[in-house]
Amino acid sequence: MQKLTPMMQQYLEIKAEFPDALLLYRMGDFYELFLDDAVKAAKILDIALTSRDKQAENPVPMCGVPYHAAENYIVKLVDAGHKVAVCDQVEDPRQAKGLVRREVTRVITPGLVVEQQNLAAASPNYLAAVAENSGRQGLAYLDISTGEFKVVELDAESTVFDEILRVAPRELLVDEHARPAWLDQLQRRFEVTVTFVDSDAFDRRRAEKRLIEHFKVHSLDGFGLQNMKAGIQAAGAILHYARANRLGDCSHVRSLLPYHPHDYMTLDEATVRNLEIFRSATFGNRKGSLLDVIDRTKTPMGARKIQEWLRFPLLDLERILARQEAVGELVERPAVMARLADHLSRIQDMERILGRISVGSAQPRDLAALRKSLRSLPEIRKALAEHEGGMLKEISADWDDLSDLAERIEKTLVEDPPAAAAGGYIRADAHPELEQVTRLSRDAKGWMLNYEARERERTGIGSLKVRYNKIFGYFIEVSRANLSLVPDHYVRKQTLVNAERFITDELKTFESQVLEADARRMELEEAIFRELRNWLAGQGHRIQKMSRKVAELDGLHSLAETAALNDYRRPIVDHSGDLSIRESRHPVIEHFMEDGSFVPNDLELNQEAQQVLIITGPNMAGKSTILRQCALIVLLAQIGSFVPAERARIGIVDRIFTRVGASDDLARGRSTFMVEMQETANILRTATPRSLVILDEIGRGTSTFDGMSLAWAVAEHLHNYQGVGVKTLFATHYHELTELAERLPRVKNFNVAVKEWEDDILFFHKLVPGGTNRSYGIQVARLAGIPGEVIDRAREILIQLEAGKHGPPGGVAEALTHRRKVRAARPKEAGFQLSLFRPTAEWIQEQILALDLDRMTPLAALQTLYALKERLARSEL
Ligand SMILES: Nc1ncnc2c1ncn2[C@@H]1O[C@H](COP(=O)(O)OP(=O)(O)OP(=O)(O)O)[C@@H](O)[C@H]1O
Repeated sequence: MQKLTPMMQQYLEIKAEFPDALLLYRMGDFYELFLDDAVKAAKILDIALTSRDKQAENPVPMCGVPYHAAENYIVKLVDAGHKVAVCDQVEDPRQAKGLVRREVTRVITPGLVVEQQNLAAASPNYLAAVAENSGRQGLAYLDISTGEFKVVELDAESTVFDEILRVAPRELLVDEHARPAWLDQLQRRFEVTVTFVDSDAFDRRRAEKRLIEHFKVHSLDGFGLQNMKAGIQAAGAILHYARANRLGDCSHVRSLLPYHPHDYMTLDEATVRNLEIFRSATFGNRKGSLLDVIDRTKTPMGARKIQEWLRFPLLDLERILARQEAVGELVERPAVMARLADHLSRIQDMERILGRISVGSAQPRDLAALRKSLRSLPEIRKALAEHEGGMLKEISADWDDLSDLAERIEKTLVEDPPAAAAGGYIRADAHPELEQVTRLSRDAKGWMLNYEARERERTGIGSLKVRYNKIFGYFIEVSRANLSLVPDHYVRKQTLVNAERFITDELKTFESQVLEADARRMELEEAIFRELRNWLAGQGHRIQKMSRKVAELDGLHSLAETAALNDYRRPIVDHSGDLSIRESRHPVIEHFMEDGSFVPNDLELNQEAQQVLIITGPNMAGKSTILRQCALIVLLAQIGSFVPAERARIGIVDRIFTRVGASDDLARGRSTFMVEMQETANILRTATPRSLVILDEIGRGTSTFDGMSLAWAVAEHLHNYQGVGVKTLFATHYHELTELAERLPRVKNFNVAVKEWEDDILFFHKLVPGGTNRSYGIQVARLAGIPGEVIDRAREILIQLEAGKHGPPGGVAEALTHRRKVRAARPKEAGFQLSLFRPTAEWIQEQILALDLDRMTPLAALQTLYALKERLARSEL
């Protein structure tokens, strides 16, 4: 320690307090990092790693970033999963005796960011914590950027795991002495920073006390937190962590909202993924997802609200109807909708600006954005005045224009403020002294021009310039050619290649006046700004209330706009166990198709007669589409949205389960079939009679007979489930499953219609009653571009297999004989398989007349007509 400079000693002392953070240490205009921190940061930030005291035996690695651009670098470090502690100079270096005092002023962790650059505007940024108490699992989560703070208690580890996946926090706090068994699995599922926290932070009594103090209440009962011991522990740990990381008093965190898992539809991770609610498998991002279709919000608050609604679909009929009603009112008033759209789109992220105001990091531009947003509030109030009832009325009740806030910002801040470091963001007339010093600064320019003109005239040097830079302050620059004309009282300061720089006494006197005025101006501006920010923080509850109203309104508006643009209808939602949809479309796929070319379908499910639908049909017919479309419509209905259907009646569903497609999960050590079976097991264990189960081709990950037997048993189980059964849509290529309809009363067969023609198949995408017994896999493979010889060979093998199955049992020899017989029977010129007979012209005309062109996509209709016409021409030959 002896050899260390006082500065390094100070650094190490501060660093010791934050061993797990990268410490940014302010020195002059830079934040410096030293030692290991420097090595790590230089790599992440791609900046030069240098060293301090290069001559020393062990030079100290260091790197630095300019303080005015620090936020951008902090974003990168936090995004790389690091905690960053910012250590500032807390006294004026000019007044410091000896070493400047420094302190950590804020710590930024992935779950505790409030700066805009770190946050995805449309998503929440949660810091979560889990705790356990007498078998109960508590999960609390806080979005410090908005002040949203929630808590839930669950009774099993597996459900807390699912709830964490639903909430998708950016950072999770875990008691360092109570590491949950599922932690590794969780980290493999999604990107979350896990932070181990001292057990003391989770101590129940201290956690309760901390919450009581923070909310300034006598007890937590008023929040409805009675008996939520584990939940209180988790919430208390979050507050502890926020405080330990110097997040100020967080006055915008005003309440802790408990909820019950049974208040919302359960959506497990597989279902969220399979239904492509937030991201599509095709694009790997939001494009092509349900969210992308229905999120027409204009503000970041609204965008987060829609996401929340999708993550937590409702089970409460009244709340669903309230949202529906508001959506309906807006749909009926397009003019109001247009006005709202206009005013909403001028509103910026008030909620997060308030977050930054409350933790003291809001900048002048934040307040200017707030002012701009506030100007829309009276306009929105006027647009809403036309609404009589429901949620819109609720939103407009006790509406606050916040005009006193707008006015005060207006009077204080210039219209378009520059970045804070530059100064000049406070209106000069906001304060008498400021006006005075600003005039002095402003006059400096005039003085300089004046002085320049005077000196040019006096010296006869026409190109003489008066300039300013940070190192020398004000100086006179004279080009080399004119040096002979420079008067004696000019003092030489610097020699350049083509010029020399001088100062004069007059210039220096002027400079010190200007600098003083500038320093005073900055000081005054900062003080006035801080006062405004603190005053706004004191009005935080009002800003927060209005932000939340705007978020709800924007969410409802978005649903209404989606409904109006895409021709959605209001579904009847009730407590019946029925699901009846007419002329329904897939909300996402219809967007990727030409207008009107998506074929609508009807679907009926109920508890009494038609509970398990076995849906067969060729590949590519549209089975998966119907399944997902049905689930998405239920989901939309339960967030209060209108739905893509002519008519719909939807009995509230408590969970949607899906088992769709085949994907393996090698990273997590699970094969395709294992994933399939685990997801199926989850359904069979946790479905209730009020659930909706979507099964797309289960059993296909293993051998045919094993798969078929499993599929059969699963369908039977769901039909007989708890004596009443579960509503299930089951798409399969195991045609044998259609026999179930003969054995079980509430199983019905449906298929997606196609027409076969010659060797081709035409898709109608229409769901019709009855089963099928063919998959047309080989034809679809040909459409997909499998080479002709492989297709021919596949056909031969198919015949061989069919012969083996239906003809004489046994070996290859018999099968080959059978194939030869089939080949011999085939007319030479005809197509294969489907063309064993030669159709007459009458037969073809009959086919054309039988076509229901209205119900076909234009492409399918054209293809069919074209094929028939060809055929007709040939048969007439
Ligand atoms: N109702 C419809 N209207 C128009 N096109 C549709 C319709 N349904 C499906 N399609 C089109 O058909 C394609 C295939 O649909 P889907 O994947 O649902 O078929 P599938 O029967 O499940 O096939 P497979 O058995 O091969 O999985 C879709 O990508 C879509 O382009």
